[in-house]
Amino acid sequence: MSMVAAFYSNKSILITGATGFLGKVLMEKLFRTSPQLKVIYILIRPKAGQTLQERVFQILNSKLFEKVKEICPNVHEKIRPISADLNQSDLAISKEDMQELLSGTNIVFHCAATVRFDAHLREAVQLNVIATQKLLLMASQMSKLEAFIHISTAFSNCNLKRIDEVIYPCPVEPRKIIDSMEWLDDAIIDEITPKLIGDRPNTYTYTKALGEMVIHQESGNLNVAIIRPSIVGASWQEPFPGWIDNINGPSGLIIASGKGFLRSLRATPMAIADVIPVDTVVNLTIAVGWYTAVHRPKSTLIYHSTSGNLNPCLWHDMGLKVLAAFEKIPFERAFRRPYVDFTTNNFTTQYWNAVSHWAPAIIYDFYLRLTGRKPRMLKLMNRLLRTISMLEYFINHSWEWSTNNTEMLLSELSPEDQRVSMEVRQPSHANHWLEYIENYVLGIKKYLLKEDLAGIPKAKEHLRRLRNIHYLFNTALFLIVWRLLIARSQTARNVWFLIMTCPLRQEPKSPARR
Ligand SMILES: CCCCCCCCCCCCCCCCCCCCCCCCCC(=O)SCCNC(=O)CCNC(=O)[C@H](O)C(C)(C)COP(=O)(O)OP(=O)(O)OC[C@H]1O[C@@H](n2cnc3c(N)ncnc32)[C@H](O)[C@@H]1OP(=O)(O)O
Ligand SMILES: NC(=O)C1=CN([C@@H]2O[C@H](COP(=O)(O)OP(=O)(O)OC[C@H]3O[C@@H](n4cnc5c(N)ncnc54)[C@H](OP(=O)(O)O)[C@@H]3O)[C@@H](O)[C@H]2O)C=CC1
Repeated sequence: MSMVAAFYSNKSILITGATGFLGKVLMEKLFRTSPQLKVIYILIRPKAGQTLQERVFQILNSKLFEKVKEICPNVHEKIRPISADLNQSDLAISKEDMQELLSGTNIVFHCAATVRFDAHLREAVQLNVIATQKLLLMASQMSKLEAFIHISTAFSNCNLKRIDEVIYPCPVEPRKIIDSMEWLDDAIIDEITPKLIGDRPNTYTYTKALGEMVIHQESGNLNVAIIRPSIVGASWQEPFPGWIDNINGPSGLIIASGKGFLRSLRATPMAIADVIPVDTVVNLTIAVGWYTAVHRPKSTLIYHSTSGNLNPCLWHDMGLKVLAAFEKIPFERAFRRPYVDFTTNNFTTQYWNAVSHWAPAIIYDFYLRLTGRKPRMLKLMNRLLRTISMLEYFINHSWEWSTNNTEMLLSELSPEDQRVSMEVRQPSHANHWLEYIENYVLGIKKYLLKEDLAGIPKAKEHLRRLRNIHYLFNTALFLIVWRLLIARSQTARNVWFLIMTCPLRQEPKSPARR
């Protein structure tokens, strides 16, 4: 067992956000590599009519946990779900549970957050700032606590171009924002939100920055570290390549382009696509937990988990790789053939939206109406365009993140731990991006769209049919326009005559004529 894995044996760990994308992969890796850990407490709320137990059962029965169940057959006994709601001011944890958490917890991983870009400021502050503050307070009463690891985002300071592993001051103190949320009504909050977030694109990045500030100001004597991942994508290697289970970040747009809905995207082709595999982030998080508890750094260390600094992949290259992957792994029942153009200004964006998004949607809805069905494509297209407008900021800017602390940590690891951490950094090397993207697309097909791989030949056949329809449509359109032109314009008639007589002029060369 590696040094880091051994550290977690017999530990009691508290994870918030364990039902989320990152939290689940973190929990899986901890159980798989440190099966002797004592217990993982997870703060979890009942949701969508499911009890806590049902939610845990669903996680353990997912494909993600297959390996864990072999290595640690009693894994279900080692998960202790604690009913909690981070939206409530007291976190809604019962007295008994609180007592258990305070007396038993050794390490806290705080992953829970609202990651929605359109969250109302009050909601985002509640989850990303106030809940963090409450958890810190709770942590300060934990008698056996060794480390508190907070997951932030590399975009918390996306208003800067170069971002170091430091906490940047916020113009308005988090405490003032928290206080004002108590007495301001929603209408006033809506009004002041743009002023507060300033040159950040949304409430998410703003409140994640406030959350970091709260950690900085209120962690007292706690042993705290902050991890800032960039755009978290499907797994690179662990527990298997291509694991993904939500549509955040690039995944939703990959689906939309693979299904042929997304045909153009306002993006800066030469901007860096700073995607980082979820298992890379998790390996760093686990190593940071170990380092923070064992080495007890004097100040709060911040670790960037980014890929662009090692070997950047540009959005242009990432886009081409995604398209290449669709050739091998097409999605079923595509609306149109996958093809996406990057546009770079407002005019071309609006033009291609009209031609490639709205027009086909209107025509298809018309067809649905004609065949007695309910139109739905325009609605879907409008939602997609709204989503794109929220993500656009991140595909039109580049950032430079320093990674000194992350590099320092890697050098502190044993050779065995280093090998694990280095291996998962490989997609950052140019020739591995294609392999990563192919597995990502495959993962989306299998785990998100739940499509059967046996259906790939049929999907390819469907795309061939769409290509033929596309050629047929274009030819028909050309002939109609041309016919109309010929009827009205002498120049068009002359050009037509020239084209038609061209082969005749070459006739003397033909054997038949000689
Ligand atoms: C030159 C030629 C080259 C050739 C090129 C060829 C190119 C060819 C290939 C092209 C592909 C290449 C990839 C490029 C990717 C770039 C991505 C950059 C991402 C950057 C992320 C930055 C991460 C920052 C990191 C962090 O730190 S944070 C973690 C990330 N956080 C998020 O990513 C939350 C976002 N989301 C929301 O904020 C909410 O989703 C909300 C959007 C408000 C909607 O909200 P709403 O509409 O109310 O409701 P929903 O229920 O959410 O969704 C309602 C409906 O929208 C849909 N939908 C939700 N989402 C997404 C989504 N993503 N993408 C798509 N659809 C989505 C959902 O399918 C549902 O459709 P339906 O099922 O109803 O039909
Ligand atoms: N995904 C990404 O690209 C990136 C993510 N991050 C950060 O990583 C962390 C994890 O993100 P990710 O896993 O992608 O996000 P998810 O949206 O997948 O997960 C969010 C988690 O928070 C929990 N949560 C939300 N609201 C509450 C609440 N009121 N009470 C209790 N739990 C709640 C969710 O629980 P429930 O299932 O009940 O909703 C879920 O477990 C976040 O801090 C995010 O900021 C940073 C950079 C990029």
